[in-house]
This record gives sequence, C-alpha cells and structure tokens, in this order.
Amino acid sequence: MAAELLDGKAAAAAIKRELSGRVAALRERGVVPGLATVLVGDDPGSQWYVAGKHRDCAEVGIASIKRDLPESVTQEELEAVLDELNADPECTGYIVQLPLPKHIDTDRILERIDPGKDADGLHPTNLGRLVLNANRPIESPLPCTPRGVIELVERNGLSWNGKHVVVVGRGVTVGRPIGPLLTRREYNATVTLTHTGTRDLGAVLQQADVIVAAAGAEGIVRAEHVKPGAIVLDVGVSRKTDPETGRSRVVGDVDPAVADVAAWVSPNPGGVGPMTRALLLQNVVEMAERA
Ligand SMILES: Nc1nc2c(c(=O)[nH]1)N[C@@H](CN(C=O)c1ccc(C(=O)N[C@@H](CCC(=O)O)C(=O)O)cc1)CN2
Repeated sequence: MAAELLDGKAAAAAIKRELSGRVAALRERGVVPGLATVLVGDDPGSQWYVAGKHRDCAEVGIASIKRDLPESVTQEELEAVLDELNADPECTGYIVQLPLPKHIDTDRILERIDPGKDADGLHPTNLGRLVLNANRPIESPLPCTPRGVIELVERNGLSWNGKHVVVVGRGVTVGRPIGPLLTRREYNATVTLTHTGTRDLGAVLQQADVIVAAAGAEGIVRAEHVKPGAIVLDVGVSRKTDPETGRSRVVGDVDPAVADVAAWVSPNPGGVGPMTRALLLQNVVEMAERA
C-alpha cells in the first residue's frame, strides 16, 4: 500500500495565512518586522533559497533587507556586516545563509549574531536555551527545520508522544538541535541520532517509528530499513544534473520505494523544505511580538 503524503506545501501555506494576520496586527501597533538575509558567494541553490525567503516575506507583509557579498569576502568584512545588522532597528531578525565558504569560520559568524535577532535559532545562546528551559516554554527562536519537521507531523494529526525517532545526520541545522526539541515533555519522543560513524545503520533504522533523514546522501534510507507503518521525513538535499536536459534537480535521502512500506512519507521537494521557510517567518513574527 502506498504511504500517505505529508504535504509541506499545504501546511506551509496554512502557516503563512496565519502569520499574515499576526503581521497585520503588529503593523497596527506600529511594529514592522524586518528580516535580513546575508548571502556569501554565488551558489545557485543558496541564491534560490534566499530569493524564496524574500518572496515569503513579501507574501506575509514582513519587510526584507538583502546583503549579498562576494565569495572572496573576509571574516572581518563579514563580521562588520553582522555588526551593522545587529545595530539596524529596521532589521528585527536576520539569517546568514549556510554553508559559508571554507575560509570563513562559521561558528564565529553564528556567535556574532545578536541572539535577539537570530531568526534561525542557531546562536549558542538560543541553542543553549533549548537545552536549559526544559520545564517552561522556550521564549527564544528555535531552529527552523526541526520546528518544520515537528509542525508537519502534528498538522497531519499525528503525535510524537512515545515514538522512537531515528535521525540520520548530525549537521547544525537539523540533526544536532532536533533531539533536544523532540525530547521535551510536550513532544515526549525518544531520539537516536545516527551519522557516518554509526555501525549497522540499517538495523538502527528498523527500530524507528519515525525516521528523519537529514544526511544529504541520496537514497541512504531504503525500503528494507523501514518498519511497516513508520513515518519517514526526507530532509536531505543533494543536487543531480539530468544528463539529457542538463537541468539540476533535488534528490532526497529517502529512496522512493520506501513509500511501499511506510504509512506516511514527506515528499522531497514539497515536504520539509517549504516548512523550513514558513517556520523562519514564524520565528521573525514571534521575535517581533516578544520585543
Ligand atoms: N541559515 C540557514 N542556512 C540553511 C538552512 C537554514 O535553515 N538556515 N537550511 C538549508 C537551506 N534552506 C534554507 O535556508 C532551505 C532548503 C530547502 C528549501 C525548499 O523549500 N526546498 C524545496 C525544493 C527546492 C529546490 O528545488 O531546490 C522543497 O523542498 O520543496 C527551503 C529552504 C541549508 N542552509
């Protein structure tokens, strides 16, 4: 039987409709939320994601500011741009598009962001609050993709309570922060984080009620790894060029045959990607509401 689809486009559209009303209410109070993006270099994927963030802002009434910098930018020049955004009252939140070029120290850049303007929730203060505030609501921005994964499942009437979640990939935007989030009492999941050093990944995956595949390794999750009835979220992004058309397309971490075994799968594209974008807007709106 074919799995049901976790439609990220539909869920993201619903979130954006809700946010439009909240932005209108903020504007009535004279508060204009403004998201800035910092893009370094000319990677077409990153350019496409950043352009999408500006389109999303326009759709819900958030002002947006662009800072596009050449690949050759130095650490000091990039930090000066962040200092300027930290001081700019029209920028209420901002993101630095990742990945950054190899000559840039990404950790130092993330630490330079004012935690009160950290729309991605990746500043050490905000990641630390995610770990510390175990028994009270978190009043600081949370990483967008983990938030998007959680929302996508819940908006389809599914619960995390008591589920064994196996996450594949230990990157800073998904794998590392999703465990502290899903193990909070309100979600109550049990999380296993796997990575390239995990022995017998297939055997670990077979124990999962939910798989979150965020390794960026095409087709790493296959049908024989998946327990019948599991929920499978495909967060991985690899790009493949079609030899006939020369056009590039996104391929995920989940082999399409998984849909014959799982109960629910998120398509890729059209699953977690649009949710990441919607939850970024939600972070911006929440930060403006709290300010
Ligand atoms: N500063 C950040 N950098 C990066 C993040 C992040 O959350 N913060 N995540 C990813 C890229 N990303 C957002 O920035 C992102 C990835 C994918 C999508 C998306 O909507 N994808 C579409 C398909 C797109 C395509 O065809 O290329 C989909 O899934 O339907 C949005 C945002 C790394 N960097």
